[in-house]
Amino acid sequence: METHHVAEDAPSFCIGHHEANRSVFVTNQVIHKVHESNVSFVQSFSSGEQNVPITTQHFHSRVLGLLSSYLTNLESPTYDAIGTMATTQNTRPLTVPPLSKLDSNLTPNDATSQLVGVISSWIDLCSPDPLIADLSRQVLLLEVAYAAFCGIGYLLIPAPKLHHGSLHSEGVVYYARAIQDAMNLGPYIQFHIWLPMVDNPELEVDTMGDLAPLAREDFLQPDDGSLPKVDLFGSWDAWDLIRKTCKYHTRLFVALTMPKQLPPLSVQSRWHSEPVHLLSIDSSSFLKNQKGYPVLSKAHQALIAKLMRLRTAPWILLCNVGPIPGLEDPEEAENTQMSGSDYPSLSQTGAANKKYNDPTPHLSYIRNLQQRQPPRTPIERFGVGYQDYLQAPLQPLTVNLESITYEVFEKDPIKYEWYEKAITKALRDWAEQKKPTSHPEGKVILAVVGAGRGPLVNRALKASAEAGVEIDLWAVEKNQNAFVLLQRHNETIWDGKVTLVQSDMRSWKGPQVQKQAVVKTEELQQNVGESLGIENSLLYTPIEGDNDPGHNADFSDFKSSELSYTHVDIIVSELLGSFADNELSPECLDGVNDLINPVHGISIPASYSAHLTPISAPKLHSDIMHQTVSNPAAPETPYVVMLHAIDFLSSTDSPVNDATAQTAANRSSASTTTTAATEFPTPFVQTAWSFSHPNSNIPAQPPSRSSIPNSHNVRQTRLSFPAQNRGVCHGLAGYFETVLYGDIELSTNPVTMEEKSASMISWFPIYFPLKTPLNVPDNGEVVVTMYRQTDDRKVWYEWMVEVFALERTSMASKLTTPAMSGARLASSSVDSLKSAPRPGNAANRTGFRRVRVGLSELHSSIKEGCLM
Ligand SMILES: C[S@@+](CC[C@H](N)C(=O)[O-])C[C@H]1O[C@@H](n2cnc3c(N)ncnc32)[C@H](O)[C@@H]1O
Repeated sequence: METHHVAEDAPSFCIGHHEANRSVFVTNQVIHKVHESNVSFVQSFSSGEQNVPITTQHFHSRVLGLLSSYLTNLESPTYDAIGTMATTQNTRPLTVPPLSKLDSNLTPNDATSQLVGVISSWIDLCSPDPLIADLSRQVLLLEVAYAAFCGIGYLLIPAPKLHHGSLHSEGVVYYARAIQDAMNLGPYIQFHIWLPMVDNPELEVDTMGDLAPLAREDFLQPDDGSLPKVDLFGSWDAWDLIRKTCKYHTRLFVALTMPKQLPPLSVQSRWHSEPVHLLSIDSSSFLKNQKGYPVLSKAHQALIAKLMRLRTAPWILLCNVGPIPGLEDPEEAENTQMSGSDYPSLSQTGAANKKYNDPTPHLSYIRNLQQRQPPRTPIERFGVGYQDYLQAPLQPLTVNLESITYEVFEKDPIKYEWYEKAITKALRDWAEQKKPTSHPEGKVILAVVGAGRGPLVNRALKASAEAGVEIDLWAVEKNQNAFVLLQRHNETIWDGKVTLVQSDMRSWKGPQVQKQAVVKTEELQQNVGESLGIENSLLYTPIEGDNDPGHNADFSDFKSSELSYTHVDIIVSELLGSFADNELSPECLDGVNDLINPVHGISIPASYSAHLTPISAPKLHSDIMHQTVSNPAAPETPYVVMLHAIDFLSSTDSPVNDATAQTAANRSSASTTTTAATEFPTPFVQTAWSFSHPNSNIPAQPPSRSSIPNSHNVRQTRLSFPAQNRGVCHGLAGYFETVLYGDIELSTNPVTMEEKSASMISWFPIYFPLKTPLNVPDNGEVVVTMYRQTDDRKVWYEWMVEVFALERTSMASKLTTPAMSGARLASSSVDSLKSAPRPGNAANRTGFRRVRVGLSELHSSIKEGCLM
């Protein structure tokens, strides 16, 4: 495979060539010519006079002849006395003899591994006639076995035939069963099911020599006269059945055909979540620009751009775009060629047309498209290699993080900026509102709790300078290794201005100030009638090694009685996980709650919330299934993962049959692009729960206990998600939002992240898997029940998913599609939260009855719970 020069960090394209009527054998020389032509791989083709294997026209004729003489001597199938046609008489097998020399042109050579073999398209594995289905299965297995013997690495298998008279999709299961057998026969082959994006019966035409029309009438159902319709998710449905039958096999992929008219974005986004490893584009899918050059529409370009950014970008297969120069006619090889970068822009086209005679304009266009791919964004660059890669969440409370982990956080271009803004604003407000402080000299006491290597300490110092408000800065960190760096920074960067405390924040007793001064300040405070809330009873003598109060806090100068504890005015922390509270921010901040100035004290962040939505994530499901073999807890573990090849099952956009979306999605490259043409549907993400700090509702510690019980941090939620289109729920995607201060917020929620904290990279989403995926019907409803649980020693999550179908009753015809009414709500604002659909809403609507069609088990991450 070769790659071509592309803009730095832009995805590179691997392009192949498929010619239905190629008339040469694929040899080493042919492969060489192909590479000279800027093409990365070619395909063998199985039909046509001299085409390259897997099998030849001779084989095809032999099978047809065999079938024909067999059928001539066969009695019409009949029902037996019990009323079945599945009898020995009716299903007497016809055996295809092994391949002979004339049946295949494929010979193993050095070129074989670079070929993509194509299985005969004239077979019909889905035929309702068991004779045809079995004959097709035998042909498939003979071809796969020979391809495997020759060392072919990739096979393309024509799509299952979905329409047989009035029967629709009935035989896909036979097809799936045969693929399973084939995969066992070719253990080193990657199998690609060559599928259209939608099920369009008009495009499923039989050609001369196909086995499908030879199915015996007796096995077909009488035509009911109804016209078959386009089913937007019909092709995906067939794929879902095939890959499920093959147990999400890691060698089973999709080869997707891009039609001239792209389907709605909801269908495109579904395919984007599937393992599309080949993208075939027929010459008929190209438009012509004003100068007659083949080009793709904006919508096609947008879809290609998205697919090319997947962890495994698909290869592009150009179909029927004319021969490769020199391949069919060696003299053509001398013709002038244009490289991808020479491909003309619209304005250059006229001149170029005269100057060049481009023998491969489609290929040149695709190479040009490759050149025009935008470079990867900072997030994409940061996430290279992490897309759809499952990671166990961090446990910074129980495990000391490594320096490299902090270094990764610190690369975030947004998070620290936003914290600095929030601290600056809070300090300015404090000064403007003339709020009294907890410090004897009127400084604002600010503590960074969980300071790590100190980036928020830096920002707090900058914010103080920016706001012109003096602070007394404390930094608390329990990681003894990170603490060494804090000490070093205090000496070399912070000029000893920070008082460092090496302690778990939950056992920290608070900042200390000189008592002498306290008295003065108390007097000062009395003038404005405010209390500092300093308790003299908390006077403290520091124990050596207990903490590091910084070099300008030299206790030897004071008697212990001269220092006294005071409150923190602003407590700054960053203890958030991908699902907000999963790294135990609530429990840690509860531990410092009493240290916060009870009148004016604030916490940055002020609050945070967990958000979720059901998703289809076949790759993640497959990975977890394979991990389960060695780790039974794998399907009950929440994972941190940069979600990419996923599809949101519940979205806030229009239904798939929205004609406007479809028109916009198929604009030619000459038209202006619209959001609808390039963006996938917006997910419907809902809020599970929230936490805020300081928390005035923490129960008092019972005298019999050494710590407060944690039951106030338990949460539960039950959320209903309307699902517009059928699909499979593999699990839940989780996000968070946090209000740092005022209107300064961070978000990983895909609905609000652009507006609140675009380009933030510190957090990937969280994924809660389902052990067994659940099928969701069209206009269905997914209901999620989730808990945050605790036993006072650890915290874990429990989740369960139910799927409902909405069944029409007699009243229903007068009503609109029920699921859509809820789907238009956004999730971020409090207002939308109040009006978000509650479970049962759709069911309660007159005219519809909710029928439960799927139920997951109750999953629990207790074994992987976070220790408090
Ligand atoms: C996610 S890191 C953030 C570090 C740093 N503030 C930053 O933004 O880069 C959380 C830090 O909090 C510390 N931490 C977690 N729980 C703590 C606790 N109970 N007491 C003190 N430090 C804690 C961890 O060791 C870690 O350094």
